[in-house]
Amino acid sequence: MRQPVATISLIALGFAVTVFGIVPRASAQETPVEEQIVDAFQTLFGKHPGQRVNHAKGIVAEGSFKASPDAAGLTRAAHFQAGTVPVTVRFSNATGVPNIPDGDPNANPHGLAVKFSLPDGSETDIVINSLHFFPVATPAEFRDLLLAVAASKPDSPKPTKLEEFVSKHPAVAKAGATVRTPESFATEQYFGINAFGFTNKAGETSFIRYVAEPLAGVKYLAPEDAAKRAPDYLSEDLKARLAKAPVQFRLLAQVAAAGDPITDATIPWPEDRKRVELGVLTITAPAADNEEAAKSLLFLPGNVTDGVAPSDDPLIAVRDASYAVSFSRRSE
Ligand code: HEM
Repeated sequence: MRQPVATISLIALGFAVTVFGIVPRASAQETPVEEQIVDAFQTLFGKHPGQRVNHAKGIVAEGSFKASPDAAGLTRAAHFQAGTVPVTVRFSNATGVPNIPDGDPNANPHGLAVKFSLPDGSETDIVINSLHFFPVATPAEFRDLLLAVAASKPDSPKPTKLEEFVSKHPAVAKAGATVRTPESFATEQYFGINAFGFTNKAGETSFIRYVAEPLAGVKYLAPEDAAKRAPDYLSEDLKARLAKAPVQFRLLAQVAAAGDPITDATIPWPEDRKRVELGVLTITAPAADNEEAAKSLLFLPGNVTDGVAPSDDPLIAVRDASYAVSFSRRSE
């Protein structure tokens, strides 16, 4: 059965419907949009000291990335040249609720953040999730969506602020319909959503979006099965898998064709666009101390290296800024 639009849109962003409440403060327009967004997350999910304001629950693991021979044709970035580099990854549930049950529909979309350690001692990140595309195109719209959710309670007069927002932004419901509860973090597909420019040694630039495909295959749970799973089944499953064998993903670059929208994250590129294999991510062991590792890690989509550059998609810079605000608040 189809879910009502409002529910789909909540799931799209992983909003826990039980924690709505506080009306945004009147001076919200005066603060930078990245802070307004972080405030809105905390309004929705409550304040949880030491935790991320979104994707609070997760599991950190270690591994490596082996570049494929085709990657260097697209980009001169160090981690995409022949060879293997160490990585630290973090799988996560959506929402700022640190103990959200993994089978809760609001735990979708799930996240995969990857930090590559480069030969020169620097690091570069990829931060991707299971939504196939984003519900809104601009940071201001994202703020407004969060505020619309915050202002819409079960007993709010109809149409609610959220219903009004969704009726004017059709990508919200469409994006929400792309996520399902995975059988495992290792059987989920993760999408970069925002476009990045890749420049190769010849100076040729193409725009790409990352996709991570699980070697174990894409497998989801029926909603009734998801509801019956143990609250931490995803991290328990990952640890059990890693005790037996590595967990692997193929990292791909979907390459834009001329005319494909680069700056609008609500518009997926056609399925038949060329996909170049960048390499294989091999995850071997959970972090020795998950809490400590998660606390010190800051993954930033704009933390790129030579050969990769953020596109003009306006979400990227505000993502960077809001992740930094969240990091600073969780480090207090
Ligand atoms: C304007 C759009 C967005 C905003 C404002 C936003 C905001 C945030 C914030 C504040 C955090 C917490 C960061 C921290 O404390 O370290 C976060 C985490 C995360 N976000 Fe976003 N986000 C946006 C879009 C996206 C998109 C498009 C994706 C995926 C393609 C994504 C994937 C993730 C993931 C995977 C994490 C967890 C990272 C980790 O494990 O440390 N976000 N987001």
